[in-house]
Amino acid sequence: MLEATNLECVRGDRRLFAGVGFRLDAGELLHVSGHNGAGKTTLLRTLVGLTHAVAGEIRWQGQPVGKLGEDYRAQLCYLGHGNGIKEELTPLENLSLSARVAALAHDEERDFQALAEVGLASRADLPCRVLSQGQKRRVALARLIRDQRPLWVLDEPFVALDVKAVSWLAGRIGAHVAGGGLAVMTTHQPVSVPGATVRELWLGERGDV
Ligand SMILES: Nc1ncnc2c1ncn2[C@@H]1O[C@H](COP(=O)(O)OP(=O)(O)OP(=O)(O)O)[C@@H](O)[C@H]1O
Repeated sequence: MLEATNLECVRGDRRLFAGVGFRLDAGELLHVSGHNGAGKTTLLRTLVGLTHAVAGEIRWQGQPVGKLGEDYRAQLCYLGHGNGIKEELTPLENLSLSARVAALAHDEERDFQALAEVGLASRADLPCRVLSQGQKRRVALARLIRDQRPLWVLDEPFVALDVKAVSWLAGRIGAHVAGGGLAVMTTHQPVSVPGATVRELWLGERGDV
C-alpha cells in the first residue's frame, strides 16, 4: 500500500500543490493528471524520493518511506521523462549496468528476454545513440519489465511509442496491476489500461489554462 498525506511541494518561488493525498492499494493504478506545469512530474519525483516535499508524508506498507530508505526504493521502478540510459552503451549493456546499480545478479538471458519483449531483440547490441526515440523509450521499458518491482511510477510512459507499443504497454501495466502490483502514472492522452482499478488524481485548478 502506498499512501500520501497532505503533500506540499514548492519549486522556485511557487507552491505547486498543497494538501495532496491518496491511498493506493495493491491492484490499483493512480492516474495523475493536470495542466502543463501543475506539478505532476514533481509529485512523481517526490513519491520516489528524488524531490523533497516541504510538508506531508509518504508511507509504503504503513511505514514512512524516509525511514525505509533503500528498502522502499528496492520496491519501485521509476520511469521518468528521460529514459535514464547511457547513449554510448548498447541496450544490453544498459540493462546490465542498471542491474549492477540495483545490486541485482547479472543475468544476460533475462535482460535479453526483456529486450525481446519490447521488440528490441535485433537492436540489443547497437549503441543506444543510434536508436530512435521510441526505441530508446523501449530500452527504459525493458528495465521496468526486467526488474518486476511491485510499484511502478511512470511519467508519460507512452511518449514516443507507436500505436502497437502503446497498446502493448497499456496491457502490460494492466497485467501488472491486476496481478497485485501498484502503479502511479501520468498521461496527457486518455489511455485505457485493461484490467486495472483506476483512481484519478487531478493537480491544479480545473479552470487553469
Ligand atoms: N528546479 C526547479 N526550479 C524552479 N521551478 C521548477 C523546478 N522544477 C520544476 N519547476 C517548475 O515547477 C512547475 C511544475 O513542473 P512539473 O514538471 O512538475 O509539471 P508537470 O505537471 O509535470 O508539467 P508537464 O505536463 O508540462 O509535464 C513548472 O512550472 C516548472 O517550471
